[in-house]
Amino acid sequence: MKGYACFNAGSSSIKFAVFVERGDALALSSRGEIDSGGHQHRLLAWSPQGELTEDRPLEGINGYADQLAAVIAWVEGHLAPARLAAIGHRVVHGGNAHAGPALVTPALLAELAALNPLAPLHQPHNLAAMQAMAKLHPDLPQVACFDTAFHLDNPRVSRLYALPRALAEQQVLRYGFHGLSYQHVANTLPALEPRAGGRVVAAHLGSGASMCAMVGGRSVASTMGFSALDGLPMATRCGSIDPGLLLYLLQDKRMTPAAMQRLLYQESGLLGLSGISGDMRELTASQEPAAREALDVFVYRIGRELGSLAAAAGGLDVLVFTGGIGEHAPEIRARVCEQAAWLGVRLDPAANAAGGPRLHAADSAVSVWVLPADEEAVIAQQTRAAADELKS
Ligand SMILES: Nc1ncnc2c1ncn2[C@@H]1O[C@H](COP(=O)(O)OP(=O)(O)O)[C@@H](O)[C@H]1O
Ligand SMILES: CC(=O)OP(=O)(O)O
Ligand SMILES: [Mg+2]
Repeated sequence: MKGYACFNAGSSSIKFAVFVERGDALALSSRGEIDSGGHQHRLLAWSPQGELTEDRPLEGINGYADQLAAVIAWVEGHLAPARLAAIGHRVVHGGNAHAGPALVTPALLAELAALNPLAPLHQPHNLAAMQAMAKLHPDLPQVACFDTAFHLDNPRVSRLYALPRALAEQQVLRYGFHGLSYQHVANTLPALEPRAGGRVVAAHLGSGASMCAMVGGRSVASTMGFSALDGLPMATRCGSIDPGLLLYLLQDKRMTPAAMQRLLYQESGLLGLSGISGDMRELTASQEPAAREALDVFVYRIGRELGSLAAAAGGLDVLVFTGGIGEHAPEIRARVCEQAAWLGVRLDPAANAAGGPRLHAADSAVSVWVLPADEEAVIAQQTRAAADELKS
């Protein structure tokens, strides 16, 4: 039986999953993550039914390479009776060259490393996982599955910045991210929602947060741009800000580029606004005025972007929430929907409190759903397809 290991290194977590081939289909065998909150790293794993099967403190973890080694050891110990056929990785930035998954080669690794500065919280980790697996299993195919691929055929007007044309020719364009998550929404929504092929806005609200407008199941616009800093405020990232502000910080405040990178990627967003935490669980539990204000800004920005994306899609038929916050924070969903009443959104409060998946009231003009994010399922599908193509 063929097994596929999937790695998803995000900004705040390493998630992983093992899928096995059952006839033509791929079945989840287990999924897990390294939880780095609290004082100690823990390795958590769940069965396909969602039962916790492992919750082990990890001793002596010093940095990302050690976390990765623990995940790899766990996956290798839990594959049987399946045999590893290929390994799939989420790669946040694929640049302009990759509209679909790609086999990992030394040349691809070099090409992707050149994009590290565009996604400093993600890309180096994604590449480290590929390099570690290549050392352990030099003969196994590895497949890079790109967040950017889903958005690559966005209309050109949506991709262009109003900068001198020469910069666009040097790949300074909007890319958009969280594409594996949006692909999963596009794959699963049609089974639930008759208007899935219409004008859909999906909000992936996790540590990194973005929104995507789709028409006919394809991305037409998204809130992230050249980098994963743009758009919504996130756990620790600022989201959209005035570029004039960056000039002011550089010139008048004499901020160094390294300090600015730290400010924008690691010290801003919900953490910067609240001064307490970037974690939504802590903020929704807090009565501190700064925590409440951080949530106010988060909800307000989602509402503004929803209007903008509905404009890009020509209207709104369906709104989807996904990602850690989208799935588990009913207060945020309710506030976003309240603010979107002008678009015809009406939430069913009981359904929202119960976690959906259908959230809209009977008289809502817009259908509203909550769907579990499953980037790993898309990685597994893309990895099997790319590995099969290699053999044929
Ligand atoms: N029960 C919950 N209530 C509110 N927020 C939650 C809950 N569970 C998880 N979250 C939030 O989800 C976010 C992490 O989302 P996730 O999609 O797992 O992150 P990543 O971007 O690292 O993949 C954190 O802000 C976390 O606080
Ligand atoms: C692109 C991005 O922000 O990813 P994540 O949400 O996993 O940090
Ligand atoms: Mg994520």
